[in-house]
Amino acid sequence: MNPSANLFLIGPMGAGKTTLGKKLAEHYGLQFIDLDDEIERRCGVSVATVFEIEGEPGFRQRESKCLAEMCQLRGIVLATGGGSVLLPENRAMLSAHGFVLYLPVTVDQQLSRLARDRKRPLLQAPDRRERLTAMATVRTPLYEATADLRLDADSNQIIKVMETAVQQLDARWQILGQAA
Ligand SMILES: Nc1ncnc2c1ncn2[C@@H]1O[C@H](COP(=O)(O)OP(=O)(O)OP(=O)(O)O)[C@@H](O)[C@H]1O
Ligand SMILES: O=C(O)C1=C[C@@H](O)[C@@H](O)[C@H](O)C1
Ligand SMILES: [Mg+2]
Repeated sequence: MNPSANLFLIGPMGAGKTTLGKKLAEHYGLQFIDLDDEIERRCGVSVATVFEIEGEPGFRQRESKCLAEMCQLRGIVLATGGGSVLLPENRAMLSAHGFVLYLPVTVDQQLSRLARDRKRPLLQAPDRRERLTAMATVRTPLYEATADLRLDADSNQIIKVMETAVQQLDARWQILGQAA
């Protein structure tokens, strides 16, 4: 793999961006970075604490600044946050600096995968299904518009999703001239 290529994973909470991103980085010999972890490292507190203190607008500002810095790097697989596509400037950055892979997920899959999650602030709602559905209505068109490739691998087995991702990336990423 071309060591200067960047792969950006986008998609909703629980889509598997972090899980698959780590595996893809290892497979292609690239560096894995998780945007949420990077924000936490810089702030010295959790994403949830940033939301508590600064609200969602404060978090979005930090997220955008951190994303801009990550876009200056080369040879990375970046698992973005679920809301990273909300700001138009973020969508432009993603498109300009790497190949954007969208991992779709159904609300039912999210509910089951994140059933035990207590740390994602936007999931702390009385009705999680309603919250996730409302988020999907706003965000799905943004994921679709930003993606270079939508990963169609509707499996609950990560190993199968990984196989499909590599097949589809090997076909498409090279055509776009970013892979060796
Ligand atoms: N294809 C899959 N099938 C079954 N479980 C999965 C799959 N992908 C991820 N998971 C599980 O779902 C949970 C959430 O996955 P992960 O943290 O990778 O999602 P994410 O897209 O990074 O979410 P966030 O945007 O909140 O960071 C994890 O427990 C992970 O093991
Ligand atoms: O979907 C979202 O808006 C979020 C997803 C997480 O990755 C974090 O970035 C944060 O919890 C917000
Ligand atoms: Mg993640």
